[in-house]
Amino acid sequence: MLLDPLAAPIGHRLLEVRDLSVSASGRPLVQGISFGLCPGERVAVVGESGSGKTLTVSALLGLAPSGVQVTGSAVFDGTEVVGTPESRLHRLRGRGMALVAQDPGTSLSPLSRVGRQVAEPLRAQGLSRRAARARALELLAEVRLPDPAELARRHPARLSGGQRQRVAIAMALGAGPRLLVADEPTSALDVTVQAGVLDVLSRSTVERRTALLLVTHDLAVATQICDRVLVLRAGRLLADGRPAEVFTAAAEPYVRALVEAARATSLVAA
Ligand SMILES: Nc1ncnc2c1ncn2[C@@H]1O[C@H](COP(=O)(O)OP(=O)(O)OP(=O)(O)O)[C@@H](O)[C@H]1O
Repeated sequence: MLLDPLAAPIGHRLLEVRDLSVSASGRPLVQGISFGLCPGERVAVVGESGSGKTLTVSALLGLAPSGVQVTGSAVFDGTEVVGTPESRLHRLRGRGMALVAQDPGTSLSPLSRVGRQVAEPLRAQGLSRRAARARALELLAEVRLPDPAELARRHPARLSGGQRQRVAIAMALGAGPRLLVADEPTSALDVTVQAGVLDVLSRSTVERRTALLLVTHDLAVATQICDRVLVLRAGRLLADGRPAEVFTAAAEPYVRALVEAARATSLVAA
């Protein structure tokens, strides 16, 4: 477990989710999910398509789509997210919790140069123009982008998908969040660049002791990167434990089916 005993007194939870439910027009989509997350902890959220992974993480970020109702509680670092107005949540995001979305296009503007986009939130934190620019180049190097100074001058359209996602990770990390939520951060990318981006995400969060909530279809990734895994089925939390324990031969049929599907996919890929 990647917990820092000094930073995290026993029992201290960075995020405490209790009885979180999401519904649309009275139809339950996520039902009564409860779990906690400690500082620096790395938790994967897995489950078949439509099981409620995205709705769960967006609800606890206060980013649930309009038209759905969220009930229950998600307390981040002492602040209740559910029912809290956007104006207050805005302050929680960035330095508190940051999101790396599936498609980096949603976090990057096509109109502005990469370096400027990474530097902008740093300026908002009070860094001078020169310091923000220097820090932006450091961040681009941290996510292992080659020649950060040259790349910073480009517009996002002149980057590959993998490079764009690395920039989105650099932007999310720049604010120094205590929790990074990544929703299928590599599913829009070519298979050959997925591992590199996940490696960057994993290493950067370990080095900074940033907690990670990672939505993934890939059970191997969940096992390699995370301390814990939450399994969702039809909007309910079915299992919560260490990957090795959750994905055992003795797992209940739904989890076994997920494991078998993952094995079949890796055989096809191999
Ligand atoms: N805005 C919405 N309004 C109504 N129903 C929704 C909305 N968003 C999602 N749903 C439904 O809620 C359920 C859970 O969706 P969610 O996107 O959380 O699944 P998921 O596990 O992330 O799936 P995937 O792996 O395919 O991304 C699905 O049945 C979906 O159709």
